[in-house]
Amino acid sequence: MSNFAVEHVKRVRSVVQNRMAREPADSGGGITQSWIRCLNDYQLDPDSHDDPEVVGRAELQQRQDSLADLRSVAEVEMANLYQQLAGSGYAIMLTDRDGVLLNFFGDPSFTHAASKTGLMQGAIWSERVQGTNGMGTCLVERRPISVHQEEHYLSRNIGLSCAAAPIFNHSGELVAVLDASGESRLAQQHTLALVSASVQMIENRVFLHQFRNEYIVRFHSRPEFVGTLSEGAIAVTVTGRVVAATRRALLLLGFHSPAEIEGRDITDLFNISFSGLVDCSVKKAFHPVPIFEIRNGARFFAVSYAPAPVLREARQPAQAAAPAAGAATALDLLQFGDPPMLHNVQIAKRVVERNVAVMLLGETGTGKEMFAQALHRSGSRADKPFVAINCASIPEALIESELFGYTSGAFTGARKDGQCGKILQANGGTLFLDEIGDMPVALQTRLLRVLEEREVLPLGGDAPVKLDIRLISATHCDLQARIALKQFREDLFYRLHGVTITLPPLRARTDRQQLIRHLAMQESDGDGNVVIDGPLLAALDQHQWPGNIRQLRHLLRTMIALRETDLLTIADLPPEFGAAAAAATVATVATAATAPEVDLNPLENAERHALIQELTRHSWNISTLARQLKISRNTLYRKVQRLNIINPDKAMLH
Ligand SMILES: Nc1ncnc2c1ncn2[C@@H]1O[C@H](COP(=O)(O)OP(=O)(O)OP(=O)(O)O)[C@@H](O)[C@H]1O
Repeated sequence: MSNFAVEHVKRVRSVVQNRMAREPADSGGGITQSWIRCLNDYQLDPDSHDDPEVVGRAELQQRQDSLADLRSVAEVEMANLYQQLAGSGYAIMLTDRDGVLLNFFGDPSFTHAASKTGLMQGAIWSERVQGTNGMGTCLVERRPISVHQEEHYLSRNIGLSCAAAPIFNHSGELVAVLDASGESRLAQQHTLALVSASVQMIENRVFLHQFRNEYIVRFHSRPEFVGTLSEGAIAVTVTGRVVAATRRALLLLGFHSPAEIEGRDITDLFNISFSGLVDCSVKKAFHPVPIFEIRNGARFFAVSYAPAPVLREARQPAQAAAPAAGAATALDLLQFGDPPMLHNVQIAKRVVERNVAVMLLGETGTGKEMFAQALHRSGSRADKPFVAINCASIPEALIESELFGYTSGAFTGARKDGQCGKILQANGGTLFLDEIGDMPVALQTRLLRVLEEREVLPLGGDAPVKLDIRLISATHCDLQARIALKQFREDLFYRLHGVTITLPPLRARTDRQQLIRHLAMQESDGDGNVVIDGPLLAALDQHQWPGNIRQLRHLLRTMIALRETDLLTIADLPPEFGAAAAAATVATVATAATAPEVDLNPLENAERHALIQELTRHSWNISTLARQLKISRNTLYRKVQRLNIINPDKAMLH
């Protein structure tokens, strides 16, 4: 036995024998109790050199199969975690509830040493077999725990540092453990936080997958946190009865066990009917709506997502409109596991070959045009034209000729040989009408006629041309509100809304980190050498992204172009990013007309509200508004600062 091992064994025995004597240098408590269990209950020899216990191949397979759903979600997160810890010699592992190691994701520098210790698939890492260790002790303690080097019970494990966190299912049962182990001598707090965040992500995603056939209500006390790791999620039947809730949901609502919430009606929890919440969510394009919790009156912001019927049908063997193999790729590349995006892609795949008008909704930069292009490229029209027209950017007087074209001499100034309109340019292919909400009403009437008759008559022409187009339109404005104001034709609205797909804002996407890596890869021309380190990834992940994916892409492009080495870190962020991040958070709150971040009295709040409205009306031009209000620019600036008003555009990094 080496001196190290002799010392270790002595220490274990002495600590256990004098229970209350010196505590070992453990970081989170629980280590002494674990040593006591190992020596007294399991009667383990701290210097045991028995071979690690490993289950047979058939048993491993059966254990893996029984956690198939969880493992498929966990594998993505394990890969993420591994990348976050890359280079620090860690392996990422998943065990089942008995401590059997199901998945192993190893750093090459560590894999060999790891297998000698027994860190390999099939090995049993319960406390009873391996003594005090991250995975086994976590299973007993049912909480995140780190076990650092000499805190291990068996002397053969004292080279290891482990950080492990338990994974619970929605019924509160501990079903697995996620662990990062390595031979690092560094403290484990940071690793433990990363492992715990990954577990939270796994639990949330398993929940969303498991209850994909129910409505999901996602909520938080702050609107910008809906869709993030810290949100609560409740699965609800179509009649508004709670089927299950995440751990975070229980915590946010002050329940202690799933049984306290399951079976309740949503109206027992919040001051809104379920159908009311569903309607509001759709109307507000899935922006969180303010609601109050019944028991304590706490305010939350919530969104309700409808179940994904397509996913249900996708499991049927013969699919009517299965997209071609290559077709799936363009759409599939738009998402990396975010449930609403996955749902969107599934819907899109279903209509690829069907001539159904598609309406894309979503904030600016969420990828509406990209989605339209992917849809086009995925079908049999892929080699035909994709013609995009932005109805907001063409002068009103030109839209008609742009869209419908004209014949020679149709009007003064017309080109001699006439012009083929965009609609006809798209013939055989796809026409993408962006910002359709900005189309003048007269033209809407003409467009409607074209869509109904499926033929176009260019200006000045006498023979209509037969039309065969796939129509995709997009808008970020509330078309229902425009209909109410008679600014949008209701019949056209229904023509365009064959299928409506709502693209989530980037801040609500749960696959942000994968998307960030994907964009970084694209922006470095597929050069896999560019790596984003953990802290930078976390900073980008937590940013509010008012400009959505467009803003993210531009930021990465800049950072990659200016990089000094291939490892991108926080230091590569442009200086304005920090300020912008803070501003964006406040701006989101401000523009949502929710409470400002500073303490204001009701009068000041009213002044703030009025000022935001005026500033928006004047496109945030301080000089113009100051003139209008007959006060100096300085006075206006001071007001803006005192009332904590932030121009949302200033938070964007275009
Ligand atoms: N899923 C995605 N994967 C990779 N890049 C994306 C994705 N979605 C959008 N982008 C990128 O984000 C940027 C903005 O996308 P796009 O123009 O499609 O957004 P949009 O919603 O149509 O914006 P707007 O409403 O302002 O017209 C583009 O650079 C696009 O490449």
